[in-house]
Amino acid sequence: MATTNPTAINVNDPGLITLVNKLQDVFTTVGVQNPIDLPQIAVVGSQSSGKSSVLENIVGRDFLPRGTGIVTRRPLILQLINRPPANNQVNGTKDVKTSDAESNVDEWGEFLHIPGQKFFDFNKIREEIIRETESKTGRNAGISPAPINLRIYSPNVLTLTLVDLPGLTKVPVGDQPRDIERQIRDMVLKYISKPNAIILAVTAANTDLANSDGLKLAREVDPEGQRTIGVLTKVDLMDEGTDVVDILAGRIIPLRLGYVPVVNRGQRDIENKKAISYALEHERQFFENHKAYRNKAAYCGTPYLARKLNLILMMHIKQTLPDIKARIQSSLQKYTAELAQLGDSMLGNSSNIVLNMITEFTNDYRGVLEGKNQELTATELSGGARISFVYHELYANGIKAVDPFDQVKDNDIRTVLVNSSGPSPSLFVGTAAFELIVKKQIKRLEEPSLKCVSLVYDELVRILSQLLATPMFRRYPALKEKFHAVVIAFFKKAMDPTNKLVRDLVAMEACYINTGHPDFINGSRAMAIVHERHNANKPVQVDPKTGKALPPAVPPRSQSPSLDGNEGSGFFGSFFSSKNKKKMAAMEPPPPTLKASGTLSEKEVQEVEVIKLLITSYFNIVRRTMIDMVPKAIMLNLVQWTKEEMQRELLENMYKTAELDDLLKESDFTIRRRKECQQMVESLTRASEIVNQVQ
Ligand SMILES: Nc1nc2c(ncn2[C@@H]2O[C@H](COP(=O)(O)OP(=O)(O)OP(=O)(O)O)[C@@H](O)[C@H]2O)c(=O)[nH]1
Repeated sequence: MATTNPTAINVNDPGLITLVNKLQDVFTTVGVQNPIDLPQIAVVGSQSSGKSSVLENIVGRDFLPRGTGIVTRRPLILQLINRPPANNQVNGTKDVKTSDAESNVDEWGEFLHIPGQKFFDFNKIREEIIRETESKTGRNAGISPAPINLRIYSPNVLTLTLVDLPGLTKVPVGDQPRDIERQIRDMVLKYISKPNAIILAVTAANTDLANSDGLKLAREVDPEGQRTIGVLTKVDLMDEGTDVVDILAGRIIPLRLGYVPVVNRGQRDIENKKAISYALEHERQFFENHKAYRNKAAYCGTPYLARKLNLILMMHIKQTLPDIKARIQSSLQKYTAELAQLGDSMLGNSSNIVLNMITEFTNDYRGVLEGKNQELTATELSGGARISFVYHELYANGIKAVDPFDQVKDNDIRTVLVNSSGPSPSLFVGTAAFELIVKKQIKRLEEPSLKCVSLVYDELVRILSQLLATPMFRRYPALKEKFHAVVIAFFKKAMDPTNKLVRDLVAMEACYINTGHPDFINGSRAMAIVHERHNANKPVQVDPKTGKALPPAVPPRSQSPSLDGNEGSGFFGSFFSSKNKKKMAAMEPPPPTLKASGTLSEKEVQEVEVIKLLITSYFNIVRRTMIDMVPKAIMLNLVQWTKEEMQRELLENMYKTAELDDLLKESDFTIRRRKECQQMVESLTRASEIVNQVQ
């Protein structure tokens, strides 16, 4: 038979459906989700419209649970597989005739949840369906979307895959959940909305077609009626003189695939245990003898429906086959690649693996820092580029944001000036005051500089985590942990000399103020600028960025102070203000803290401005130096150092033979995933062989 010959399945052969069933087989046994969505025929309709009866007639056997109320409570995926009688083929003996009630060696069912067990007794199949339904839904009328998979092998069926779904209901009965209607609807929709599902919409002919729940739901997902077949049951129960001829002709609700009228056994036939063979015969006679259907009897009844379904399914598969092939191929590629990435379970000796991983890690670390990493993305900066960002954006701006004058006010400068001149009033601007202030401000640069070191450290840790996120490290979690611990310890070790160097850089700047720096605006030049401004009666504005004097933009802030030492002016002016007159008279000792206050004299104003000009100019030089030098220090003692010494450090700390085997224990994930991938590759390879049989 063509269906059993593996080398030649033609698209015009019903073997195509066998092929789909084989594919389904391949994937269901794998136990992982099926990557290929195969076409199925889903049966929908209101409760008691006759869905189960239609299915049983198609199968030709009684095997579905019957009763009142909602009987189908879980989806039943029914695979019918046409299989020639074994004794006919093997022994050439005559077919053993059996009645419906008896078991037949050539007809049996198998449940996916009880693999390997053949059910020859169809009553037992019914019992198992009931038992399995109740195991998920309980005895009450609850429903469950978990499907039951049943396969029926028989010489008397056409190869088809059908899904029996719970009947659409409106009113909950007994202790059914209140939202039973929605639950069933959702479940049914799940099956019929797939674009490759064929919808068998069952409607009792003695009810109004326009009110058919099955058709209504089918129309929601297939508004054009492209993949819906109408089945009209209970044609025998129609009122005398009425028939379904208008429906069949597509004059009521047209469907591209048309309608098939059927006659199933009535309730009484079932109770009287009338055989299905009797029902099919009864159905045939009904259509052949009915005056409305007589001339189209060939297009009526269950056998015609089965053939039509088979044909539709076949056409459907034929259409979707190229897509199925492509999907199998791409899944196969995906899983093969993943399998390769997971590696063999038996790799070379452990010291080689660790050695290779150390070398690879070191190269990658270097690569990331140097921007040579292959997996560079265009979406974000990585490795070295991020460190560069830390230097040139974060650090540079952090340093620029340190403003000496947010802490040093004019009055403070004045105090220092007075102090540094000692007990005798100063004659000219004291460099001592300038140095004192500028040194203090330079020390403030230590904090952002050390912060820069720690930001770069964070970046290195980030790179480390990226490098440890590879499948190779996922495979060996102990090795990954060890790498992590060794590298972090290494980074931390490198932090001490780095921090020290950076601290020293700041200390160097604070230690010696090089007033001979070529970029420094020297004292006489500063004084000249200030004098010039003051002569023009304008205060000097200093550009905080360049330290250069700016043309004045605002009117003078302070009035020119008087020089005659009036009360309230001069350095001690405010202290000896009126409220302190008593103290003045008493000549009490000065208070514990004494600050400069009061209005500044012209000379003082100029002195303060000169000092500020000098501070700004010098501080800018130092800032530039730090922005230049601190990254170099960090590169030297942290980045470059770890880059160059990484391999040695790793070898020293990891390459200990005693530990190697423990480090190379594969993760459970790797072991499990490898198995899954192997199964998938196996199944997909089989699937690919199966679909490739189709010319
Ligand atoms: N006379 C007659 N009775 C039918 C026909 N089809 C179904 N019935 C009867 O209608 C009743 C319901 O049929 P089922 O096949 O159980 O209906 P169902 O849609 O599967 O029901 P649920 O699974 O509960 O939704 C049964 O008593 C059948 O005997 C038919 O074509 N003619």
